[in-house]
Amino acid sequence: MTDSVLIEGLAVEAIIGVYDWEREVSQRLLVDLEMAWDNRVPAASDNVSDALDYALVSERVSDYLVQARPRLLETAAEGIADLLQGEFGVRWLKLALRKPGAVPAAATVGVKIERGSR
Ligand SMILES: Nc1nc2c(c(=O)[nH]1)N=C([C@H](O)[C@@H](O)CO)CN2
Repeated sequence: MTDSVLIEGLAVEAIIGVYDWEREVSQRLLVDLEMAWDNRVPAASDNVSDALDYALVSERVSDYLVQARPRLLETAAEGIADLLQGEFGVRWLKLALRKPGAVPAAATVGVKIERGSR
């Protein structure tokens, strides 16, 4: 099964970072997600309750990032993967988490993970 649901460029303002000053201000994070899902089921029913609802997932991921206040991008990425697998039943996902303001000389920096199996 190779179907997916996508979320690209989800922008979240959250407290994240290892330095003292980063614990005081919100910084922009960008989330890209590819999540395995059998899209034939919602296609047949035309019912969003059979779909992996990208609006609900976007809201949950944003809330998580705001509340978790992690130091590392790696910690945040792992937390998002856990909640997608545990709460939404996503079997496989690929996630990129970017922090575009972190290194001024770089266009962006970030981490990428892949969890689960299709
Ligand atoms: N691999 C990582 N390296 C760094 C991270 C991170 O989350 N993962 N974080 C920082 C600082 O918080 C940085 O963003 C401040 O500019 C440094 N390296």
